[in-house]
Amino acid sequence: MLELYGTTISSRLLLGTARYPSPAVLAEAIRRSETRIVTVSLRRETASGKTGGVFFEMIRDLGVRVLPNTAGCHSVSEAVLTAKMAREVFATNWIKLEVIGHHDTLQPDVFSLVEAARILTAEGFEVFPYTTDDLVVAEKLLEAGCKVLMPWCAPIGSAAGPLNLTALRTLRGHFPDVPLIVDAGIGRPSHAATVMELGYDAVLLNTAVAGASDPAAMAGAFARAVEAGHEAYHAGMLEPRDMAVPSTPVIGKAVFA
Ligand SMILES: CC(=O)[C@@H](O)[C@H](O)COP(=O)(O)O
Repeated sequence: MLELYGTTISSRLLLGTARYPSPAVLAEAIRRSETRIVTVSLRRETASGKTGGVFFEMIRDLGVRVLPNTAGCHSVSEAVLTAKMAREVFATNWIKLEVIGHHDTLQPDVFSLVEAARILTAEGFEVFPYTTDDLVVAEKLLEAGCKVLMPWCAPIGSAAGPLNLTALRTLRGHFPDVPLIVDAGIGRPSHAATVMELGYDAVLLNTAVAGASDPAAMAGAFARAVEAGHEAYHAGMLEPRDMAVPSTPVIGKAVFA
């Protein structure tokens, strides 16, 4: 079981809720993913006006936990204000903290991220920081009070999959007891399985499901991939080797009568 800020969660797949063709498709994708946590952007959803209330009701009816996010925020003050509004709207101290620093890559501004994380944890928030795969930044976020880290594996929406397995492995190695969730850039179930095979605790994804031809079916595929990667990690995988090793041991010589 996954434990996040003292809460036990039965699924290791977290799902974004943006860019689905319709609310009905989103609802079916959530069901098929078996996720227990969806992330919701307060700014984007309420910006759509009339549909905001209906959208939030639907999420509530599905019985999943909401992890509000600060998507679209570009400064510490914007992110902190958005987090406080989200706490009011969703009645949760959980916040997925995003402070975007770069227009083209949507790369987090890690300096502002650490500052915002420090402010929010001091105010009682339980912060899930969307960060890069940088080890030193990860250390600063932990010092700031974060108890979960969410490194990207590639830019948001790129579907590029894990671009730097070494960096992800390094984070896992340095923080064996911190829940690590890969957030952003996953494009295929095999990408999700790959990061889970590194020992990651969970993945959060949006575009790969929302943008699929059949989002609900893709959500189901991701659910199985995440579980497969997790089980494989704990089952003890073989290290690749250069030389062949016969898979069928041969004893003596065959005797032909
Ligand atoms: C939905 C969310 O909160 C993001 O962090 C992000 O959009 C996820 O990235 P992908 O869309 O690349 O999966």
